[in-house]
Amino acid sequence: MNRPYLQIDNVGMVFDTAKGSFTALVDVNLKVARGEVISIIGHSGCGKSTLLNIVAGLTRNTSGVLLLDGKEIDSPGPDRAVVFQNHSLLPWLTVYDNVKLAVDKVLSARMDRRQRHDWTVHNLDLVGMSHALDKRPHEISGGMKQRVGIARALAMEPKVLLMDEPFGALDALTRATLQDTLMDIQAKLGNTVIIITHDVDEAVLLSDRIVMMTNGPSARIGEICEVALPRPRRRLELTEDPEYLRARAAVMRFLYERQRHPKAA
Ligand SMILES: Nc1ncnc2c1ncn2[C@@H]1O[C@H](COP(=O)(O)OP(=O)(O)OP(=O)(O)O)[C@@H](O)[C@H]1O
Repeated sequence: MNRPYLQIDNVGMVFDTAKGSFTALVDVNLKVARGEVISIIGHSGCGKSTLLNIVAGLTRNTSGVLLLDGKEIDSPGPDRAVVFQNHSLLPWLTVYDNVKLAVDKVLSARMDRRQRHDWTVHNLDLVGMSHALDKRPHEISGGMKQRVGIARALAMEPKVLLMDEPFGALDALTRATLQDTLMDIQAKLGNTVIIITHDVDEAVLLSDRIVMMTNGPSARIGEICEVALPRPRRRLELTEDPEYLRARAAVMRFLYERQRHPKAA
């Protein structure tokens, strides 16, 4: 890899709790190239969200350094947009205004009113939501709300798109459609994406590399699985692809043999 776009160097996280200090993460090292799609997988409570929040600048790591495009990460910024499992749309604003608000905040210096309007609609179009500009969040489905959340994140033109189980609350069919939408957009725009998932198939389908975390406390990166599948990837064609099956088995073995969850033991 040439100079990594995102570099996570010896990152650790110790929380102060009422019962004393709790070490969530130790020695996390990862280099992410521009345009790479990385998923993070691991058992519940291992520290996936903590790591993502550290990259987002929402949680301050207690040791180590993070660099994005050569600049240290020490606070949240529009260069790192986050999409959460449960949409975080403002209920009193329309679909259009939810995205426009972010566009106005981040791009006012660069775009005039007309351009910001066009950019808002363009990003909603990318996720297939330009037909519902005037709807409010309670009037659209869960999958549509996630689409709007993704449009809002993309519209900020982040250097890294951070996704914390973005499809976790959706039914299987909606989830599959959104995975396809994400892959199409990523192919078009070349986004750098870090996505947390509990779903092995989702991880293999979407990722260039799957980062597998050991169980907490003191979680670290256990293994990294490369997924050498050409893109575009079509889910039906992959079900019997040897590389797909190899990557899937590697992740399953890590999760259910080497890192069998303590509660399941
Ligand atoms: N603010 C905090 N204070 C104390 N402990 C915390 C804090 N945030 C997270 N933790 C602890 O750190 C560990 C990792 O939590 P985290 O939410 O990152 O795990 P996760 O892998 O994302 O879990 P899940 O898959 O269930 O969402 C957990 O033991 C959690 O209780």
